[in-house]
Amino acid sequence: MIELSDLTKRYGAKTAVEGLTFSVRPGVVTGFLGPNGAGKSTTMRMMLGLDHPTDGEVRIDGRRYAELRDPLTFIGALLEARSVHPGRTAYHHLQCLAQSNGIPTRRIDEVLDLVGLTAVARKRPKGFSLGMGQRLGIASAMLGDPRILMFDEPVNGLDPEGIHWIRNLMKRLAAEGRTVFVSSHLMSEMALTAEHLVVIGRGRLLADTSMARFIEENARTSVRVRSPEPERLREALEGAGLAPARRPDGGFEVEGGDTARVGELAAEHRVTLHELSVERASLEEAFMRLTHGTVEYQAHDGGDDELG
Ligand SMILES: Nc1ncnc2c1ncn2[C@@H]1O[C@H](COP(=O)(O)OP(=O)(O)OP(=O)(O)O)[C@@H](O)[C@H]1O
Repeated sequence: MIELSDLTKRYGAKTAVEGLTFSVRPGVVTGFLGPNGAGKSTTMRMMLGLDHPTDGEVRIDGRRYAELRDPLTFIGALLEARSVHPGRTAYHHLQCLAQSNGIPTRRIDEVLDLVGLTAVARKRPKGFSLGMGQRLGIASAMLGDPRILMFDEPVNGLDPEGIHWIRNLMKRLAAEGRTVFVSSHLMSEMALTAEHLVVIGRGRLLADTSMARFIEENARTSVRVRSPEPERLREALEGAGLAPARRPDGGFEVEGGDTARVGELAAEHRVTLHELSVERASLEEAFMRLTHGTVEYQAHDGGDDELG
């Protein structure tokens, strides 16, 4: 468990993180979202003791990072900016980490096997592909077999196979009862990976809720319905106070309706249906709606009246 209380970070006049209070719980993958510059990296760095809070604190399984003996055995992290000594092989890199954290060397072979790098263990990472580099970063994070894992943009630049592998790894780690905290800008990927979400904007907490509830509360879900008798269907729906909108495929989209109500109305009016389904809003849509006012660097599409 990671607990943040009233966490604040100022850089001179700039407040990067302000009064953040939330907990990251074990057993589920928790996604960490926010527009560029929202304060995600700053927050993660403070969680790992790499930056000092101006105010407030972070507790890792009840303790401050500085109080952890052999921190890699409590919390492992894959950060965006990886640093691997250019002269060391993958094995040597892991060996140095293991030695400085009281981790037995047999664990090195285990994590190399886990991430699929056994064959290149004696090679220098500078020749590694992006995906191999990510795997080495994950091996480092897993070395101490920690109960808490943190991943900052883990799938950036990876091919579909690599993305799939990391997604399943994170889910498996959470299913083992570990705490898994992951940031990503890829909404579709996050929707497939995280069960819980923490969203920040301009350094402040905007949401701390389940993925399902976040989408439900921040985006509209509608019903998609199609019939060979569209006009009779339209009348039935409008007669009940619903506002069906025509879709290009000849069907209707009914905002604010639910499938049970639409199905029952069709049955009452003896209208045949060829399709009746829920059109779920996407995480991206929900995220955009929630964070719209907090985006720090916003491009304008030229269609609004800012010059007027
Ligand atoms: N060392 C620093 N000195 C001054 N300002 C900083 C420093 N580090 C971060 N900031 C500012 O703090 C804010 C939060 O930055 P941070 O990198 O944590 O955001 P982020 O959510 O990780 O962004 P992104 O999604 O773009 O990576 C930004 O406005 C940034 O410019």
